[in-house]
Amino acid sequence: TIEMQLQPFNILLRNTLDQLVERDPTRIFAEPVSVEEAPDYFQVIKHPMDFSTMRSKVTGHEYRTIDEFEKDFDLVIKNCMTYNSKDTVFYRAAVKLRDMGGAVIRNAKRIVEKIG
Ligand SMILES: CC(=O)c1c[nH]c2ccccc12
Repeated sequence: TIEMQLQPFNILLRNTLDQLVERDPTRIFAEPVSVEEAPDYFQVIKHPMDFSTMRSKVTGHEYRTIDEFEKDFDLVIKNCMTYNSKDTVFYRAAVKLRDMGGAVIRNAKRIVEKIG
């Protein structure tokens, strides 16, 4: 059934997400930014995204392609580099995660192409 084919893909996405989460040891990107932490956050950031939301979307089969998954990862990074100024720990963590996470996603794409 189509469900069977989707299952291995979802396991790959979950594993890829686990690798991205490992590269955020201070868990800056683990949960949604709350309005208590940053009262103006939702005036600045129109499409919030975080790793817990991505995990729910994987579980809910909301990613049909790895590009859709990568788009949310890019959103996590872009939001952080938009809201936080360059000289902050948060901004620098986003730059680091972008560079390290990029390799994780490129590898996942190679595997998806292989399974195909
Ligand atoms: C990822 C990110 O931008 C943040 C993660 N935690 C925060 C707390 C206040 C403002 C921003 C953030």
